[in-house]
Amino acid sequence: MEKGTKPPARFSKGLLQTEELYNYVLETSVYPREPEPLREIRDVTAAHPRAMMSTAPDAGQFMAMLLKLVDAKKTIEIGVFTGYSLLLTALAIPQDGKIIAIDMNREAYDIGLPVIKRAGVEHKIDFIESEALPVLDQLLQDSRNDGSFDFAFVDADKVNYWNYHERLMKLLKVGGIAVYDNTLWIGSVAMPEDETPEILKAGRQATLELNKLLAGDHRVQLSHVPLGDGITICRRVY
Ligand SMILES: C[S@@+](CC[C@H](N)C(=O)[O-])C[C@H]1O[C@@H](n2cnc3c(N)ncnc32)[C@H](O)[C@@H]1O
Ligand SMILES: O=c1cc(-c2ccc(O)cc2)oc2c(O)c(O)ccc12
Repeated sequence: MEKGTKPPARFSKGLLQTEELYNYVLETSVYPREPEPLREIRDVTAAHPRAMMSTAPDAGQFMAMLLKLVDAKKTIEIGVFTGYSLLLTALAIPQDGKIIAIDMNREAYDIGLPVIKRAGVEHKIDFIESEALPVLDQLLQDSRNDGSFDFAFVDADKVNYWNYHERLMKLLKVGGIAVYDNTLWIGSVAMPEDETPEILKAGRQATLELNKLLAGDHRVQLSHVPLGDGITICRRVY
């Protein structure tokens, strides 16, 4: 591929061998079990010019499983957009569960909010319109937040993932889970630098560095899962 050209259509949300195989997984195992409000939020997001930023439904289904497995009650999300991952989290946690949801731009959240309200889970969400780092630093000012979160989902600016990770390692309880999205960055992590489309280069570099740092971080048990655009699950072990 020529340098700087548009990625071909095969760089879709899924990283499976073919688009057909990915669609097979979606049609067979994901869409039939997707809660109605999540389908609705996908529908209202579809017209957005950046709709491709939504969490992939197959990755979302896996996250809902993780949330249930750790019995998550207190969670944090960095990068909300229209709220697909936020809504799946809100649906998975109990009635008295809480999500601190951070996004520097509220505009997209307002598109998904009516669906979240109709689903009856808005009371679980504390949406904060802000850059994420200062919010995490503010949470860390209050020692009651140390080791208090069960689950974190990070799906925002790739260059700050390691900064988020350092803070989340203090906020998560031992046994708590952080999930990082886009850790294969549309397959670009395995492309030679000079064949990588210009548009992917900055994210590719940040993701390569993050993946190396996470692999060497013995505070966590790790699993790098090729679902959606790649998700890395980190369980705090001490
Ligand atoms: C990939 S989208 C999130 C998708 C979302 N998880 C979903 O399922 O629809 C990334 C979001 O991160 C937000 N964002 C980017 N940089 C940020 C930052 N430094 N602090 C907070 N939010 C940020 C953007 O405004 C955008 O809405
Ligand atoms: O195409 C994208 C872009 C992003 C993105 C870019 C810059 C930021 O500061 C935040 C997010 O995120 C994406 C994403 O999470 C995804 O699953 C698919 C595509 C993109």
